[in-house]
Amino acid sequence: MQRDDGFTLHKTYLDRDAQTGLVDAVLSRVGRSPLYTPSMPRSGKPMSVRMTNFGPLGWVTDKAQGYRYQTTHPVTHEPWPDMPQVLIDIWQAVAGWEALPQACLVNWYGEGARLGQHVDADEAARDAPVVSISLGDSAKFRLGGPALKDASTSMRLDSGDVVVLAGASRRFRHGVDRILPGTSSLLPEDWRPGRLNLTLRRVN
Ligand SMILES: O=C(O)CCC(=O)C(=O)O
Ligand SMILES: [Fe+2]
Repeated sequence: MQRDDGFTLHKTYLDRDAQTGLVDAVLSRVGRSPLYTPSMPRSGKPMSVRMTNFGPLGWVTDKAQGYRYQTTHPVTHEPWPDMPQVLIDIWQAVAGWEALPQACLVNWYGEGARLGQHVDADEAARDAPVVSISLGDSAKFRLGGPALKDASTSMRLDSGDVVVLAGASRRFRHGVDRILPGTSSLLPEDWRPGRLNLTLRRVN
């Protein structure tokens, strides 16, 4: 589905084998660069989504310093693992943007986790598309417009789907209302129920 505002949903962009290969690449890196619990700026309220990153830069947040990109993991202080090549291949196939992604945010949604409506706005490269890959349990994704008052539409993101926020939609509000536990058998059993989302971004 491609909309004239630059939003594209590529249904089942990755077949089952490609998804399995990507999960292996992701989980081996998560072993070295563990998920941490981010907290909101100022309030310090913990987020329900757990996170890590791959690539030269990673998006992090905490009470003291708020939203930002940095080169190291906030807990281990190690550099982020390299970005799996398959993610760069996906970017080159769907982003329509010559410069390569610099950050892959890994979001882990366990049962009950959600991500409130927001605009991705921490990148100096504000026109470069955002590419987002879903693995594991399905999610209810909500896409609004640029303003709070704009109507929003809910859509289901399934394992293997790839979303591109380009053009005007790059600055649209969006979030994850909930995951649908038990809708996928892709992830290893100790990762179920759950959803992994990989968000590729150009930062500067
Ligand atoms: O998990 C998703 O599908 C969306 C993630 C997202 O919007 C973000 O990380 O900024
Ligand atoms: Fe986002």
